Amino acid sequence: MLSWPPRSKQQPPVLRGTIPYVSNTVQYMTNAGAFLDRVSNQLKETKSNIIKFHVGFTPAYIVTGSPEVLDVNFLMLRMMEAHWGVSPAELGQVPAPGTEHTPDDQRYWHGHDRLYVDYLTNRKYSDALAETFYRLFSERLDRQPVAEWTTVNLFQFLKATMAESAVISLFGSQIVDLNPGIIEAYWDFDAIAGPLAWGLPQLSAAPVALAIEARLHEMTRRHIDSAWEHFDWDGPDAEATWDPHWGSRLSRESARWLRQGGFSNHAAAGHTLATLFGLNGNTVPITTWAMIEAIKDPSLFQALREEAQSAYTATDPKTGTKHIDAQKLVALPLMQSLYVETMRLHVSLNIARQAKQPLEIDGFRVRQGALVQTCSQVAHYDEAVWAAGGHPATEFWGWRHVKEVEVVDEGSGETVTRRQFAMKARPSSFFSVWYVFPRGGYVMCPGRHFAKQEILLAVAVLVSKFDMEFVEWTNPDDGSRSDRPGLDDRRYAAFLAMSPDREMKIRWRRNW
Ligand code: HEM
Repeated sequence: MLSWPPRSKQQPPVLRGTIPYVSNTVQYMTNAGAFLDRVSNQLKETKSNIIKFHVGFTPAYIVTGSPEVLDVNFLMLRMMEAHWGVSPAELGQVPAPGTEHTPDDQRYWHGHDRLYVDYLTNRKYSDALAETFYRLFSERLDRQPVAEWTTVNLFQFLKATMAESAVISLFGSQIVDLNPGIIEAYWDFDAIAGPLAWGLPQLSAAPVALAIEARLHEMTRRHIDSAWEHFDWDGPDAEATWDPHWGSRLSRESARWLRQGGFSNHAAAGHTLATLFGLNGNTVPITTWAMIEAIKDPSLFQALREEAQSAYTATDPKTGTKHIDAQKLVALPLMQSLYVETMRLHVSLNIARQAKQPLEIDGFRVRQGALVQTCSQVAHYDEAVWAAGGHPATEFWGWRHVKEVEVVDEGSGETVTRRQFAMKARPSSFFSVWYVFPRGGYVMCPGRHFAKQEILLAVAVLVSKFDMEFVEWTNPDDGSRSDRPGLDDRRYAAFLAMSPDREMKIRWRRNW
């Protein structure tokens, strides 16, 4: 943990590298997984909570803890330049009325934060998004034949169907109708989005990466232009929870906010592009890993099915549609345990902040302007914290966060054993590591309520509708048989949830 009273130490342990300034920067950019392994090992070796390295010539630190004097805006400003495509003129424009006295580096967030709080985190809108997602995803599953075994590539299937359902829920159906191939274009972008945000020379110079980003940006621009042209702001959909042009209220209000703030349609399209990354980059790989674990373990699959079925409420007699109570679902013990356990093992985030003033962390001096990061991977694999019931922290165990408790049954008055969700430890860093900042707002992921519903709704409907059997692991590039199971794709390490690096081929049969 951090200790704030100054100690005599001046410089923390430095991450070893063969060529000063070069080796660590290059590995950080090109192989963050291996980089993080070295960081973890050296933190353990030196028994330190902080380690220093350089990104180019900028000093950077990885810490464990929660300093409160770090600038949260710098990452978003970098995103605005790298992904939104905001021009220098837009970055230097006049503040909106009422925000004239806001410090320069903070004024873009006036109003922007509120959009997320009001239209994404807010229960009414996160529930609306989840409901639309569930309907669209179920419709896509219903295109699979009933009572017939077929073979599918699990990750490929979920990348296509979950992403399309989530994109239409958040941005409307027009974005997909206007842009054939947008979902594939998104996944191409997903693979390079993290490194591109850092704008490091090797990658930003790579024409392929830039072309991938430009293609997706063109598509989101087509959507923004069309929605502005066709949407009736005085019509009944202006405050609707969903419409085909903008989709959700969040997307509509973001467009309005950006236009009122003087941002171009190009920048607004970049904002959509960045949000697509937040929307799909974590939820789809996490759902895939959860399903991989369930398919590998038929007893877990069956237990999840039983829990999921308890959340189904009614069947529409006319359409046969089964309704599910999403709030009940996300509170079920095994479902929650599966969710936490999957996130614990596969989310790898380095949350980065910039020191606004000289800092003292764990007795070491950190200069103003340095990058300070904390990585979820180190915290989430800590044996002392997470190991339980003979299951080491490195292993998936679906029941890790479930305990059996004895309660008196209200009906019979008898003592019965019930399952209860009990987190093995505090998951410090799934949705953010550092919570409250000087600007007074939360920087915790505003999509977290929707994300949990989306992931668990997807798992619930999959285990309820289908019987599934593992066939084989394959190499995603050519479909050939893999000689090993899927592992975390370390190209995503430090940026978001890590995808499986192998495809799981399964047989499945839809039952309803
Ligand atoms: C398992 C799923 C998800 C995980 C692990 C996750 C993680 C995170 C984290 C760690 C941050 C904060 C980064 C920081 O502090 O600098 C963040 C921010 C954000 N996330 Fe998520 N997220 C998930 C799903 C979603 C979903 C479904 C959405 C829906 C649109 C979303 C939208 C956003 C947005 C808009 C931000 C930026 C917030 C800001 O500007 O303050 N996320 N996410």
